[in-house]
This record gives sequence, structure tokens and C-alpha cells, in this order.
Amino acid sequence: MLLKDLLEGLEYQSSGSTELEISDLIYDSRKAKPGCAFICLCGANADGHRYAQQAVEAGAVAVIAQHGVEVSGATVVLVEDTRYALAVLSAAYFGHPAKDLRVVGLTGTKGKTTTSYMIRSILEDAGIKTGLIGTIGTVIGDRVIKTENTTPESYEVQKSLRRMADEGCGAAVIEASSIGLRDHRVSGFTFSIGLFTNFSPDHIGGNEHKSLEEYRACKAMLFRQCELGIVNIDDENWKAITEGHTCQLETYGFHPDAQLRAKGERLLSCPGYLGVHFELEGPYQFGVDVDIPGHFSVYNALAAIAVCRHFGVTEENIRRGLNAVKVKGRVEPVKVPGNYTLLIDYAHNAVSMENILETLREYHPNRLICLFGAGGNRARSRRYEMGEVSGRLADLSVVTADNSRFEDVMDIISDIEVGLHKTDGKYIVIPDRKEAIKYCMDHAQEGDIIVLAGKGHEDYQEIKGVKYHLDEREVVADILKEEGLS
Ligand SMILES: CC(=O)N[C@H]1[C@@H](OP(=O)(O)OP(=O)(O)OC[C@H]2O[C@@H](n3ccc(=O)[nH]c3=O)[C@H](O)[C@@H]2O)O[C@H](CO)[C@@H](O)[C@@H]1O[C@H](C)C(=O)N[C@@H](C)C(=O)N[C@H](CCC(=O)O)C(=O)O
Ligand SMILES: Nc1ncnc2c1ncn2[C@@H]1O[C@H](COP(=O)(O)OP(=O)(O)OP(=O)(O)O)[C@@H](O)[C@H]1O
Repeated sequence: MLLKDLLEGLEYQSSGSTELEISDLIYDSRKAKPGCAFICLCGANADGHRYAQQAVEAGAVAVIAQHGVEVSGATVVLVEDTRYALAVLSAAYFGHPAKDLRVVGLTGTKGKTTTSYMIRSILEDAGIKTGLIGTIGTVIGDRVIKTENTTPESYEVQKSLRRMADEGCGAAVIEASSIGLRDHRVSGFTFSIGLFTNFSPDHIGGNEHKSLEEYRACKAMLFRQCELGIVNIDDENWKAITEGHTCQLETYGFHPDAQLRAKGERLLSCPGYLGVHFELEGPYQFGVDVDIPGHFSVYNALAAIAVCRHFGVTEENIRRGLNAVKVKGRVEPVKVPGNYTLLIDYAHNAVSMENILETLREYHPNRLICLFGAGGNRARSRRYEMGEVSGRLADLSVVTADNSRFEDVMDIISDIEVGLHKTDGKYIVIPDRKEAIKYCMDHAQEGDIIVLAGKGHEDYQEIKGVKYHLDEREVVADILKEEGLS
């Protein structure tokens, strides 16, 4: 494809010919190849502009930059924002795949992954093949392609959308993280539907957002980039999130003003099963059972139904879809012998932890045990808050390691203890996560609910830049095997 065609729709100035055939779009000089265009991104650690000449020496024929760059032997195209340019160029390079599918974007602090799986489950029941891009990876049919980020770089997003369209998907659901929106990873196309789940303080500090306002403003970007916005009006932030929206708006929630409403929530439980039932009001009027526990599952299900309504699904598709949905690492039950319940959950901040613990408390466990740690090189406030929440809500907190990254695990645990000490909650520190899980299982009593919080779907533990394999399902199976219980 010609460079000038890839640049269509962008404002730019070029210092050479744009009548150039472009073989690929590259934003890492180490991957540059003959005939490619190199896009210089300003990152958290490096400035891609510094590597432009290196990319040209490896064969790049054009360099897309947002400030002056020293390059000889290639056309230089100056744009205002290279991340936005990468998105526009990628959409063109992959033939605007968003026009060949209906793309749904989800934003919100919590519930994106779960809701995306619910949408997929309902749509696939209706015969609409649905691709997913999100925290668990990119899902196309039975394949799960692992990705580094919840919302990958725009080039990867467009490439995946192309693949989905070519493989017969009628819909794609993208988790649009606030950082993904900020960094234009989902720019360059219009979403059919944008969904807002909820908003609470998170992702502030470190390499993430500068302030709560910036975090909220990034989420709001989605509603200037979709045809229809669907929002949870029980969350007071919905007005701020939709400020300046350019789309039509629809609402869901328990509030009587919501267009799609839930009522009559009832918890469902029997040995080895926790779920929730509720009734729909508004455009649909029937009851549904969701095979994931708790009040927040009602919100996620309601959001999924509100989206799927626009795909013409039937009552049966909704019932069956929500009945069959399973999300790896989201309140995921792990089979154990004995009369206690063991769950793996991705809750890795205070809001999710509060939600999951309050939710599980409603199922009246003998004891509620929460095993958790906290990530290194992320906001420290998260640790204090998690300690405080677990100390307040769990009968026993088992404090251990999560992804310590480049920090010392004991420093992270000390921060968690600061929060725990604000409560009179009982706790024990076992820094080795496998040992901590074993402790929980060996000391489980009848009727206990044990939640292994934080790792969710992840199958690794990140320590000092190395990802060591750790899948909590396997850890549990190994413990049972060692103890002759499997
Ligand atoms: C802080 C941040 O957002 N970092 C992301 C970013 O990497 P970076 O900014 O560090 O890149 P960099 O190393 O500074 O390099 C800048 C540029 O120079 C280029 N370069 C660099 C070296 C070289 O020799 N040649 C070269 O060309 C790089 O390829 C890059 O284009 O670009 C990478 C590729 O797109 C991302 O994988 C990476 O996400 C990291 C892993 C990350 O942790 N991001 C978090 C903050 C994040 O994005 N989180 C959100 C929200 C998650 C949630 O909701 O829970 C997400 O969507 O994942
Ligand atoms: N609607 C919700 N409101 C509050 N908490 C929720 C909600 N849905 C799920 N949770 C809790 O948050 C955890 C993460 O849920 P999920 O992965 O669906 O959210 P997410 O928005 O994708 O989160 P993240 O950005 O952290 O990946 C769940 O395991 C559950 O404990």
C-alpha cells in the first residue's frame, strides 16, 4: 500500500515522497525490515525517535515522527501525535476491519473482562461468532493469544480485528482500558457500541494516570468514538464519563430511570455452585440465572444484555448464554475434596477485593479466608487499602506474594500490614505463594470459603523481571496429589 494512502485522514507534513510502497508498519526499530514505515513512539522508558536512523538502516523507507528527527535516506512525515498516527495507519493498512464487524468497546474500572465473556457467550449462542481483545488475551474461536496489555497497541488491535473478520466473526469486543484510550490504542475507527461499567479510583501513579480526573477523562474518550453508548446509571460518574459525548445514549441499572432494569436479585447456592438470579424490566421482562456469584454479576449481566439486545438476540440466547458463562480467574471455583469452597479471583485492588469479600460473605461461609499479595512497582496506596479491606472483611487474611516485579516482597507485605493494622482482622504472613495456598487448604474447615485473590487467569509470577510459571489450578492439584487426596 502507498504511504500517501495510509496517511489519508491525517494532517501531516512530509519531507520526501509519499508515493512509496510500504511493506509493514513497525514501531520497534529492532523489528524494522525492508520497505517498512517506522513510527516513532514516545514511551515510558525510551523515545522511539532516537531509534529512527537505526530503523532506516534496517530498511525503513519512511519515518513517522512527532518532533524533529535526524534521519537520512528516508521520507520523514511529521504528525502531531505518532500514537494517533499509528492507529490511523494501522486501520488503513489492515483494510479498516472495524467496517467488516460490529465492534463493542468496554470501559470501566471493574467488570470489563467478565462482561466481555458474557457478551460473547450470549452472541455465540445466537450464532454470532465473537472475538475478544482483553486482559486474558485475544480470543478468536478456540484460540487464546496472550497479550502484554489489556488493550494492546493499535497495530495489534487492527491486526486482530482483521483476523476476526476474515475468520467469520460478526462481532468483536474490546476492553478499552483508560491507558489504551489515552495512548490511542483504539483510535482510528468508530465503535458500534461503547459500554461504561463503573468507575472508582485506580491506575493512578507510577506509569499510569497522573490524577483521578485524567483517569476519568480518558474513559470519557470512548463516548466520542462510538455510535451508541450504554451506561450504568447507578454509578454517579456516568454523567462525567459521558460529558461531551457524540453518540446516542442508553442506560441500565437498578435505578427506576434506567431503560434496562434489574430487580428481584436472589443469591443461588448449592454445594460447589454459587450464582445469582434476577428479573429484567424494560425492553425485556423475564428472569435469568447467572453462574457467577454476587451483586456485581447482576451489573455485568445487565450490561451484557443491554449490548446484545442490539444484535437481535432472543430470550433463550440470553438465558443460555448467562447460564453457561465461565471466566478464567473471575470467581472461578476449583474442585477440592472436603466441604469447603476454593475460588480463584483476579481481585487485585481494594474495590474488587471489597466487592468479592462482601459478595462471598452474603453466602454465609463458616469462615471467609482471603489469600492475597500486591503488585510491585505500582501505587503503594493500593497495598494499604487492600490490607485494610481484607482485615475488615475476612475472618483470616493470608498475606503472600503477588507479582513483586522489582520490589522486595517483604517491603510490599509491610505496606499491606500497615492497612491490616488499622483493623483487628487476624492475619498470617507466608511470603511463598504456594506455601500460603497449602496452608489455606491444610487448615480449611467445613463451610469455609477461601478466595485466592490477585492472580486470576495469570499463569506466572513476575519477580525481578522474570516471569516464573505459577498456575494456581496446578498448585492446588499438586498439593492434593502430594497429600494423596486426588
Ligand atoms: C507504560 C506503558 O504503557 N508502557 C507500554 C509501552 O511501552 P513503553 O512506553 O515502555 O515503551 P518504551 O520502552 O519506552 O519504548 C518507546 C518506543 O521506543 C521503541 N524502541 C525502544 C527501544 C529500541 O531499541 N527501539 C525502539 O524502537 C519501542 O518499541 C517503543 O515504540 O508500549 C508497550 C507496547 O505497546 C506496552 O506493552 C507497554 O505497556 C506496559 C507493559 C504496561 O505495563 N502498561 C500498563 C501501564 C498499561 O498499559 N495498562 C493498561 C491498563 C490495564 C488495566 O486496565 O488493568 C493496559 O491496557 O494494559
Ligand atoms: N461490575 C463489577 N463491579 C465491581 N467488581 C467487579 C465487577 N465485576 C467483577 N468484579 C470484581 O473484579 C474482578 C475483576 O473483574 P474483571 O476482570 O471482569 O474486571 P476488569 O474491568 O476486566 O478488571 P481489570 O482491569 O483489573 O482487568 C473480578 O474477579 C471481581 O472480583
